[in-house]
Amino acid sequence: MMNFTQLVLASHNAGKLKELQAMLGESVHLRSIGEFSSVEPEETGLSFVENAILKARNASRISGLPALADDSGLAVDFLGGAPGIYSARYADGKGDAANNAKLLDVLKDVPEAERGAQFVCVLALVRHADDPLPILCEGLWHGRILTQASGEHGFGYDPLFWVPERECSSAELSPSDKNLISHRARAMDLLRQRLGLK
Ligand SMILES: O=c1nc[nH]c2c1ncn2[C@H]1C[C@H](O)[C@@H](COP(=O)(O)OP(=O)(O)OP(=O)(O)O)O1
Ligand SMILES: [Mg+2]
Repeated sequence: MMNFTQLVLASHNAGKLKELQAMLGESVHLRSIGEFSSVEPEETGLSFVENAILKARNASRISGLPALADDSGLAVDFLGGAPGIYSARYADGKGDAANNAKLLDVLKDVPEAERGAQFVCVLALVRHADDPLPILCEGLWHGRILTQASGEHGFGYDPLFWVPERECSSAELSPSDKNLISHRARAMDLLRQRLGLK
């Protein structure tokens, strides 16, 4: 079985690094790609899988280490799955607050019953930059889009995401609770199984 004590995380998102490191525990040290380069690769894929593989290969090439990438986003039913892979770029790169404001505005007349959404996370692990067999794991988290932001934890769209099983927004969950039930937690669970880490 593969044994990774050091992995580079192909992400410039500090929220992801924190969550993924907490899920992996101390046996694996996740190093940020930011230690090696500040240049972000263009996410040219049309799916989470393609973008996750592209980011993992790029990070492995730059660092010389095995690389883990997380491509994730929010798929809103009423919008046919948008913003999806474009979640980070929804408001043209103006950041989380602008993305959230745009989503609230687009959905402002949509009734509660039609506000279903899922967070999606695809993790891709490559042993080296040209690895022909990346490990891919997917996690989904079903919820609803709120009509106003609520909560201070997490990052991205967390303040807008209602978690039915906890009756609060995902930004109102403690970080450790979010890490038990999120899309990222589900994908990481599968990855840990694949790597024989549990
Ligand atoms: O748990 C989450 N809670 C709230 N929002 C989330 C979550 N997970 C993904 N998201 C949002 C943030 C961003 O708008 C997009 C990910 O975009 P995505 O390209 O995968 O990540 P990113 O550009 O922030 O960092 P990077 O590509 O360097 O890993 O979905
Ligand atoms: Mg990105």
